[in-house]
Amino acid sequence: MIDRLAEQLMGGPATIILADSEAQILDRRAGGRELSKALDKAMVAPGFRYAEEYTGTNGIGSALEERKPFLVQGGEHFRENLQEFACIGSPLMHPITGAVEGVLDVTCRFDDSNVLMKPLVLSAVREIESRMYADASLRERMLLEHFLRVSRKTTSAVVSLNQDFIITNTAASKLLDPSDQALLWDWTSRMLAGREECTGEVRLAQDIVVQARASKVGDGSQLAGVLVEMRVRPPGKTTRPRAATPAAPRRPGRPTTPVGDVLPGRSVASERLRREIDAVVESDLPVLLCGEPGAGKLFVAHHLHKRWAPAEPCTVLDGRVARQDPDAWLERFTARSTTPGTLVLRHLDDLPPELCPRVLGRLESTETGRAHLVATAQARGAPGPAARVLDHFPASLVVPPLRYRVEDIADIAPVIIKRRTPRSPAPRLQPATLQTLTALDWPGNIRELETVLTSAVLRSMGSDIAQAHLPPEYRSSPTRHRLASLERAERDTILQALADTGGNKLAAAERLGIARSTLYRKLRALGIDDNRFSG
Ligand SMILES: Nc1ncnc2c1ncn2[C@@H]1O[C@H](COP(=O)(O)OP(=O)(O)OP(=O)(O)O)[C@@H](O)[C@H]1O
Repeated sequence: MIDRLAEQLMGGPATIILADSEAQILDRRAGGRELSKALDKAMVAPGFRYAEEYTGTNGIGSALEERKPFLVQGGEHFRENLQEFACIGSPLMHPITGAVEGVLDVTCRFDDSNVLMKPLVLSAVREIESRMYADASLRERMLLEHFLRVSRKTTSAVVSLNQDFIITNTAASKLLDPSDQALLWDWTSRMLAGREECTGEVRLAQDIVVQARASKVGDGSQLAGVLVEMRVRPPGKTTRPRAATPAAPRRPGRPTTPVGDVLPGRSVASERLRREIDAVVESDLPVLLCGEPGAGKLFVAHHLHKRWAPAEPCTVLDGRVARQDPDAWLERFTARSTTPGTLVLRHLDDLPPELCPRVLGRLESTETGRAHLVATAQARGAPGPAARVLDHFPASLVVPPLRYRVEDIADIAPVIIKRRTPRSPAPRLQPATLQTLTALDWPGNIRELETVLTSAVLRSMGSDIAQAHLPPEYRSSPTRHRLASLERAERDTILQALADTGGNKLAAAERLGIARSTLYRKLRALGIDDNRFSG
């Protein structure tokens, strides 16, 4: 299309300019030699940015800002060196999502401008947008059609989304923050596994709780995405008890409560953990925190300390280093357990076996007991000397792995980023970056996330963190290299049902509430080798 327009203008007094959604010029075509030289001199050339905030009124930046065609002639340009030109820019809108994808602009010398410039640009933009619609994938069109059908009939907030794009009606756009696309996608992925529809409550980034009904959109053989209808929960109405602790900071980069005073995380798993922590704080019992390496056990231990005795000292003794000098370790343990404050026995499952009976003896002694006691371990573990020590901790909490609560990344990442940039305004994660991070498995849990974000903060040099700032191995688009998370959740649910029924497909289909033929179709679609299973 651009080629054709350039051909029409070839040899004439006008040039055609294509810019991206950030007002950066990508291409400039046609126009005579003299005009090209003048434009080069004025730096109206590929690579230069014409955002209104930097360049003032101009055809490209102002069209983007206003989201409509914008004509700027001669002295109307803010920058003096542009005043010899006339230009008209029109935004190129994605015909499905409504997002501005770029700007098409026609520029000429002010003396050469004429009334035909506007219709020329508008008809070219119309044609480009209709090509964009034709090129939009079947998935996108299915989502759009479904979205239009539903939003015509309801006053609710309606959003149609998949991992790559999102369409909202006005009511939904008022509720949603950019980070909510990843959150909603993840929520629907979990809730819709093995089902066509679900309802539930979702806490959005702006700390608004909505009652949501989600359904899959697709044509049976391929999933296009999901459609979610939302209504703000009326005040005072709740279907799930809220955590007694204050709400976690919801908006990336804009915590509403001081960092560290609350346990960040909007997932159901984190909400459950906060409730369990409330009970432990209340009971005052020695507590064992279990979980995978890097899941955040020590972080939770510090949180417990802040809840119990913030004015007293918190001491961490690591069972892994006890081997170096067992007597000194035991001495510190005895001294700290008999004074007020919190004593955290980290990696207690790694305590040297020979030290276990002595530690147990001290734990059982009546002299200890002044300090609040917390231990961390991967699990209660196999019988052995360390297991007996762990048994001394009657309360236990499991800190869930990050892969079971990836939506928490929207809350945890700002805490980590702020820690890395204490003296400057903390950069935010761009929505696409958040989406990429929430699609990963995180075998190293929050510690791994911390390493990735630390390197991204350095690369971004103060600007918001884009996908390109992530280490290369974390940048890959989830849709290209991995099963979409909805499909992954569906796959896990099906495999679990097959495992529970000893591989019997008929029984698994019954358990999932779907027809056996549907199960066969899903097994094929999800790439599960159905010969492994009987029935
Ligand atoms: N909820 C959280 N918000 C922000 N940072 C966190 C959170 N949880 C953990 N971290 C950070 O992640 C890193 C790993 O957490 P932590 O040391 O608590 O893990 P752990 O489960 O005790 O690990 P390990 O058992 O391997 O020692 C730490 O730097 C910690 O500060």
